[in-house]
Amino acid sequence: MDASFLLSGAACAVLLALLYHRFSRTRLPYPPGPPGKLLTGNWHQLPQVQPWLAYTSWATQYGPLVHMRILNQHMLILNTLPPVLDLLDARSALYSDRPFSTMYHALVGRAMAVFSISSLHPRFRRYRRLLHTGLSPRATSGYASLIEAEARTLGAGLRDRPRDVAAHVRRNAGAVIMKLTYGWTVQGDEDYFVKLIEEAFVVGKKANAMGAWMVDAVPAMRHIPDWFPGAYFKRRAHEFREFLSLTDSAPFEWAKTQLATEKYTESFTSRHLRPEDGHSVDAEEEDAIKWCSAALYVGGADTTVSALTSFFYAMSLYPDVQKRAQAELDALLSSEHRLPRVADLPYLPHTQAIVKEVLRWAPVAPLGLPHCLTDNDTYMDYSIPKGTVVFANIWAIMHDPERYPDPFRFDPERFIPDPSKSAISEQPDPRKFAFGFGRRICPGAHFAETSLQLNIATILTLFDISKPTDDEGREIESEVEWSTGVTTHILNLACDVKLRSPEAAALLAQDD
Ligand code: HEM
Repeated sequence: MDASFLLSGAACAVLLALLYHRFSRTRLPYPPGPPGKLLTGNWHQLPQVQPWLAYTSWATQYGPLVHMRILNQHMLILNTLPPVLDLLDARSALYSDRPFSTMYHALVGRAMAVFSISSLHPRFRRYRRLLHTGLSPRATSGYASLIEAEARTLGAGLRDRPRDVAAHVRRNAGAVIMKLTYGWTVQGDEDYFVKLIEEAFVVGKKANAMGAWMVDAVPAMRHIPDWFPGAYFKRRAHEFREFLSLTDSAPFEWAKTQLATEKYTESFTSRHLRPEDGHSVDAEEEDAIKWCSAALYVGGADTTVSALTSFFYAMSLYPDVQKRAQAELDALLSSEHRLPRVADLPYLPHTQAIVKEVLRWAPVAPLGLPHCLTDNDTYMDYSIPKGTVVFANIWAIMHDPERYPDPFRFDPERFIPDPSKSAISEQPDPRKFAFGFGRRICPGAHFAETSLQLNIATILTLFDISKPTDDEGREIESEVEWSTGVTTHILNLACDVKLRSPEAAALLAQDD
């Protein structure tokens, strides 16, 4: 058997699947979408760069539901809020699975990972329980001092190397998550575990890249022996599997060793391995804790980096917004000569509104994560078959001018309650959409919000952020570029960050 034989086998399998779909008696049509090719469907039309923008513009042609077919895989994009709420929230029992990839789940062994586990698997509920307990508002309040200490370190970094904003933000996100998850203190920019996990991120992306592996289109190929010509994917799968299982285990084993020495820092891992109710943790529970711990860095690091980077950019564009938030911070803190604390956050409505507006203006995960149907469904006289991969276009929802007038303007005031207006005219809270939907909704939302608010409050207490200037002090206008991926980032952030005053410098110096 050689590679060309495998390819023809693959093409036959796709064709058979297509014929089955075409001639099976589907009572209702699929939702509208761009016309595709016979064999490959809409493969050639999949937008490669910032797909959320293309999907938003397709909505004007095809409506709020856009259907596509990639080989034999149905895909549905939900471009407006009503179908997202009707399907992903209201029918979440049906819409909370994840797409299955033979390469990633079966061959690389990631079927039990939190992000990819099937919603029908008994472990799914266990994971959700562990994550909710470990990241709940109560648990988050237990991490207040960790978030505050890392915000001060971020401030000191910005003071010492103000040009390296992106590096400081990345360091902060990694350090907070590693401490929260394992009690591990990140050491410098070349931290061993952070590097290992970042590499795992890259490997995971390769292994799970949609359409990259023929075995995903023809699952039977998984049974061909490793030594067969064309079975390169199987050898890669072994390498990926080994590396990813090492990266899951290494920091977890370190945390367990610390726990045994009794000299450990409280963390998500330690709290679950030593539960409050004193029950003994069996091997099955320990394995679930390990998978949940491994998910926190994946879920929490890149997302926080994206939001904080967008915050710096927004502040450089909107100095008035910055001044209003600083006035509020000064009124609360300057008489006490201190930096903000987590306990202050409820008294900082402008900081809270900035976080909401960052999540709306520059959605961190513009298409969220793919959901998948566990059974056939019908909606608005359309058929949505079992196994369809469904994306909510969060970017389109956040930029819908009907809900958010002047959507491209960064305007946190839209979330400051106005007593002169009725509650009906209020703009919806973007936190309801930024963190996903249904049974898969982000379990780290509360922690993320707390850490973002505290970081932003600390930064605005200490610094003024403005557009970068040239040697003669003239502002430089620059176009930002956004990355394409599950999370999106500004790739070329440029801004000036300056200490606001000698008092601000003194606040940081207290810790030096
Ligand atoms: C601004 C910050 C964040 C944003 C915007 C965000 C957004 C999201 C989104 C859109 C999803 C997919 C939900 C769905 O499938 O419908 C998700 C899932 C998830 N997030 Fe977050 N997230 C953030 C921070 C965090 C943090 C700090 C953590 C952990 C400490 C975390 C852990 C997770 C986990 C474990 C999942 C997977 C849930 C599952 O598949 O069942 N996230 N997040």
